[in-house]
Amino acid sequence: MSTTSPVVGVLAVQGDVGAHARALTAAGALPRRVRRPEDLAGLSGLVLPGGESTTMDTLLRRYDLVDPLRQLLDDGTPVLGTCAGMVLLAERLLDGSPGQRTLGRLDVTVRRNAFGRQLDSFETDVTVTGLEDPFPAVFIRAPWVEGLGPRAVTLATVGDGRGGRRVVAVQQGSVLATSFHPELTADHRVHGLLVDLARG
Ligand SMILES: NC(=O)CC[C@H](N)C(=O)O
Repeated sequence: MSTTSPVVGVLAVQGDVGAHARALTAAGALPRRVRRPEDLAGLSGLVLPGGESTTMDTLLRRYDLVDPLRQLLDDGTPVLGTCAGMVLLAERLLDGSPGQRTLGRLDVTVRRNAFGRQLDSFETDVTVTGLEDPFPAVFIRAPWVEGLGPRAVTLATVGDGRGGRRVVAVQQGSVLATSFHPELTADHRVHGLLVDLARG
């Protein structure tokens, strides 16, 4: 494992960019804001932040980022998608807006805004595979993973308020995705998982 700081991008078309950049710095990376395809050159990892996945879909197309992002994922560059970023990664989407598209590189079925009105936003401790202690997870109009294909594995689940449990963090090779916002707490261990992957 290298001891130098890997350069990790934060997709900066919309959403929580500054908080992710701070979390990446705290986790030992050098963050770089990504707005144009050329900003992706030489990245060791990338964060797709939360925000509004329909708006992000529109902006990615406007900025010609869809194919370069798919290429980066196909090349095996480590990526962390959070909340709307998880939606963007999904191969299959439920409750998307009409015409909404995704990058389609994570073998999961994601349901947008899945927790429902009464649970629009909440915070709870979740046990995440690979982290020793529970992680304080902030959910904001969050999606959940409704189904996983054989290439994806579950990293964390939470109760859905109706007696069931729902998948809220997954991994597929070097791709990580969380329903929650790990950048909104002072705990940077989820970003640390990405930075570890980015170090190779
Ligand atoms: N906090 C978020 O990223 C919300 C995601 C949003 N509900 C969407 O589907 O895009």
